[in-house]
Formats: sequence, C-alpha cells, structure tokens
Amino acid sequence: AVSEIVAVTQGDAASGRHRNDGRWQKMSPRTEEVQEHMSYVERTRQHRWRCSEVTFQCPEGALCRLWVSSITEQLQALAGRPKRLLVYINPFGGKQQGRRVYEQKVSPLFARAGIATHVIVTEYANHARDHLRTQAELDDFDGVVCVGGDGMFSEVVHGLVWRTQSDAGVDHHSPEAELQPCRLRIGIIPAGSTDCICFATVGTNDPVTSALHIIVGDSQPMDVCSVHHNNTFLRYSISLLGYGFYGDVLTDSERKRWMGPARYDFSGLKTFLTHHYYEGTVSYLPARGIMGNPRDRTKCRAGCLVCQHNGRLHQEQRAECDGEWRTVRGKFLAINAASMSCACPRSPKGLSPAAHLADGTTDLILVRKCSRLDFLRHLLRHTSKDDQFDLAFVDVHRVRRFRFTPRYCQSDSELELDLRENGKRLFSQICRDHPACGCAPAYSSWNCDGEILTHTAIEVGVHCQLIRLFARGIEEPAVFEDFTNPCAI
Ligand SMILES: CCCCCCCCCCCCC/C=C/[C@@H](O)[C@H](COP(=O)(O)O)NC(=O)CCCCC
Ligand SMILES: Nc1ncnc2c1ncn2[C@@H]1O[C@H](COP(=O)(O)OP(=O)(O)O)[C@@H](O)[C@H]1O
Ligand SMILES: [Ca+2]
Repeated sequence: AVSEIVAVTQGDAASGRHRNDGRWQKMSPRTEEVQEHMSYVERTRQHRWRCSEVTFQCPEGALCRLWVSSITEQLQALAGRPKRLLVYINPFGGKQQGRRVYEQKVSPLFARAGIATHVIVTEYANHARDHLRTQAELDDFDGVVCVGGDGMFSEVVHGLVWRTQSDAGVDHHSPEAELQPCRLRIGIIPAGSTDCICFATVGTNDPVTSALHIIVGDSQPMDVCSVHHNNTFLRYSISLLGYGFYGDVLTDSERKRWMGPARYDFSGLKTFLTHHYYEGTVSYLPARGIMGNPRDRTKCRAGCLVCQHNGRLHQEQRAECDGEWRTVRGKFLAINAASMSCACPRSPKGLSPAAHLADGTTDLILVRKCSRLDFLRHLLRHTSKDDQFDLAFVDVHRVRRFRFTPRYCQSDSELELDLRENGKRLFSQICRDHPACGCAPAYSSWNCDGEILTHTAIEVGVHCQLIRLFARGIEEPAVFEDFTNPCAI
C-alpha cells in the first residue's frame, strides 16, 4: 500500500548493482537505464517493522522521473504524515543511549522520509516540559517526539496538555474541568527503563519500529488521568498510578539510578521482601453502560471497537450511565490504577491485560493484605497465562474516577469511629508520631508513570482521548504472514 512507502528516489545504474525481489544481483552497467529506489515498511517478528528497499529498473529517464514524482505526490497528499517534528532527547534515560539511538537509527530514517526536525537534547529534568509550556513555537510543527522512557513521555504530555489548556482558557486545577484535546501527536522513541507506553501502543520497544510509525503518520488516541489534591492539580498519568508496592519500588529505585533499568528488579525484590501494607479508604465511580470489563478476554488492539464505542459516548451520556460511588476501607499491599494494559518486557500482558488505551476508563486494582506467598503468586501471574485477578485478595474495577485517603489523613470523626471500632490506638499511628521506632511506615507514595507524587491523598479522573500518539495500537498478526521467508513482502 502507498501508505507504507517511506520514500522513493531516482538513482542510476552506474553502480552496476541492482536489487530485485529483495536480493542483490550483479549486472552489467547499462548507462541508458535508470533506477527507482523505494523504501517501504516491512513487518518482521513480534510487531517489529523494518525499512526495506527495493530497486526497480526503468528503461528511460523520463519514465522513471514520472514514477518518482507521481509516487512522491501521493505520499505528500497523505494527510496524516508529519513534515516537521520537534524532538526532545533525554540523554540520561535507561542505559543512557538516547542520543546514540536517535542519531544512528532514527535521524537517517526521518531524513529519508523528508521530515524536517528541530532537536533538543535536554539539559535538566523538566526541560522538555517547560520548553513546551512557554517557548516552543508549536504552530511550526506537526508533532512532538520524545526519546527516552515513560518519564520523558510524561514531561512532553505535561507540557503539551498545559499549553493546550492555557491557550483555551481552561482551568486545569478544577478536577471537574473538561480538558481540551491536544492538536499535536506525540511519538515515542523508546530509550528508557520500562518504556511501557511504547510497548503497549506498538507491541515492541524498538526505535526503528517507532520511527516508522511516526513516518507513516499513525494516530492512536489515548486517555489521560488527572491527579488532584484538594482542588489543586498535581500531575497527569498515562500508564500506572500505583500506591504501596509500586510506589515503594519506585522510591527505593530512584536512589539506585546508577544501576540503570536493573534498579527496578533490585528494588522490586527488596520491596517484595519488606511486605508492607498500608491502610486507607478507596472510593470509586464504576464505569457503567460501556463495552468491556477488566476480567474479559478481549485485548485492546489496532482499530479497537471498544475504544471506538466507548470513546463516542459524550460526557453527559457517561455521567448518566455511571453508577453510584462505592467505598472500600482496608489494608492494602498495592492500589494500582492502570489506564492501559501497562504491558512491558517484564510483563508482556501487563498489569491489566484487558485495559483499553482510549475508552475513557482506568482499571482500579486493589490487592489487600495477604501472605508473602500469596502476593508472590499474584506477581508471578503477571508473567504467565494465569489470571492475576482470580485470587481472593485481589479486586479489580473499571472506573471513571477514584479517590484515596490514607488512614491517618482521615477526618477526626472517621478516626474516632475507627478507634471506637478497634478499641485501641494502632501501631502505625504511633509510628507516624515516632518515626524512629523502626516498625512499618503508615504511608507509601504514589508512583505516577515512574515519578513520585508528593501527596498521598488524591482524587483521580479519566479524560477520554485527550492526547494522540504516532502509533496504531498493537496489530494482530495477519494469518497469512510468513516470516520464514525473508523476501516475502
Ligand atoms: C517475581 C516476579 C515479579 C514479576 C512482576 C512483574 C510485574 C511487572 C508489572 C510492570 C508494570 C509496569 C508499569 C510501568 C510503569 C512505568 O511507567 C514506570 C516508569 O517507566 P520508565 O520511565 O520507562 O522507567 N516504571 C516503573 O514504575 C517500574 C515498575 C517495575 C516494577 C518491578
Ligand atoms: N537532561 C536531563 N537530566 C536529568 N534528568 C532528566 C533530563 N531529561 C529528562 N530528565 C528526567 O529523567 C527522568 C527519567 O527519564 P526517563 O526518560 O523516563 O528514563 P528512565 O526510563 O530511565 O526513568 C524523568 O524524570 C525526566 O524528567
Ligand atoms: Ca483506558
């Protein structure tokens, strides 16, 4: 299909070599012949794309020029293809290879596709966010690309969403505000530690595949959660909002950045062994009248009908259908909100395998206090076919909004009620007053797409399809695809 051609150029046959059906062949130079080189997307294993090239021999220069100009015109007429991109590179993400990955693997492809770029290598945390908020001439670009991990993507989202609301006069501090969708699409070149947003929207963490999705101008809408505390905006979240286990893993791992991506494995093991639970109250608004639920077997894939159906519901229709707020009080090892599957190489099916990228909901996963062995069973199921929610101490709800209040942020009357119910002052209350006593802490932190949140009591709402990515969702492999033949296109 024309939509999967990267570029065409005219060459000549003077080199004496041409390629046919994917194979190089020696040929005698015939100066009257000219060649047309066409680069195109070729699918390989596990959702990876490659840029392949085929050369056509053309008997006459005029005919070849006609071919090239006609195909180039068709490519330029494809509306979704970006022509000018603003690129931010985090040189310290993941294994600190962002700059090399961009220069060696991505920049040559953008040049081949005739895309003009303005590249900024960030010099400090939040450089990209602040540049997008205040300085970037956004009208000059068709999209923004970030080279890094989920943290770098989050910076770009914060900059773009902030700028869009500010231009539209929307007050983002109001938890109820209807936010304006962003015009510019965002591309992710994975060069971070988890890269789960790239993995869950493309199916692989491969810079060349991501660059090709950008070049062909793919578009994937995505939900964004806003996180507030007392009517003050804190952050946006696109992948995981996790309190307890994932919050503690992140807090510990930030002190070990020098280990690179392996810091998460080290801190994951340490946090698992620590086995802390946290008390608090979770209230949530279940999403009703929608297609899909977190325990069904459907997966969000390219062209997802669930996202199309649920995304079409208007805000008022959603509000009419939604159920009553519900409240759960208890002791939790983990409270996770997954607005997408959160699939990544550590867990290819993700935290919530049936979550959708753009359905206006988030999957709230409550893991109540249980034994270490049971928690290990739950964690291990993220890496196997077994259902991680099919356990007595795990609940999952598809929600539009939720709130969390840690126990010792509860109002005096709630606390009094608790004290009367339990008839004693609990340990963790004492710990808050006497942190040196060394027993379990009363509070964890929220892991918000890999960034630590400073507040524990939060209110979260989902903004349906607020942003768009240069991606198309994970493609189902075509039944006729045969990757054993390298020449098959
Ligand atoms: C004993 C076997 C345990 C197997 C557990 C596997 C569970 C893995 C689920 C991973 C979910 C990841 C959710 C992704 C969050 C990212 O946004 C965040 C930041 O990414 P980046 O900026 O690219 O570093 N990553 C994390 O918070 C890491 C969580 C790792 C937990 C082990
Ligand atoms: N030049 C920079 N120096 C220091 N920190 C940066 C820089 N650019 C971005 N950051 C920050 O680095 C953190 C991690 O970035 P990320 O790209 O997610 O890598 P990783 O996946 O390894 O965590 C983010 O908080 C981001 O804001
Ligand atoms: Ca969602």
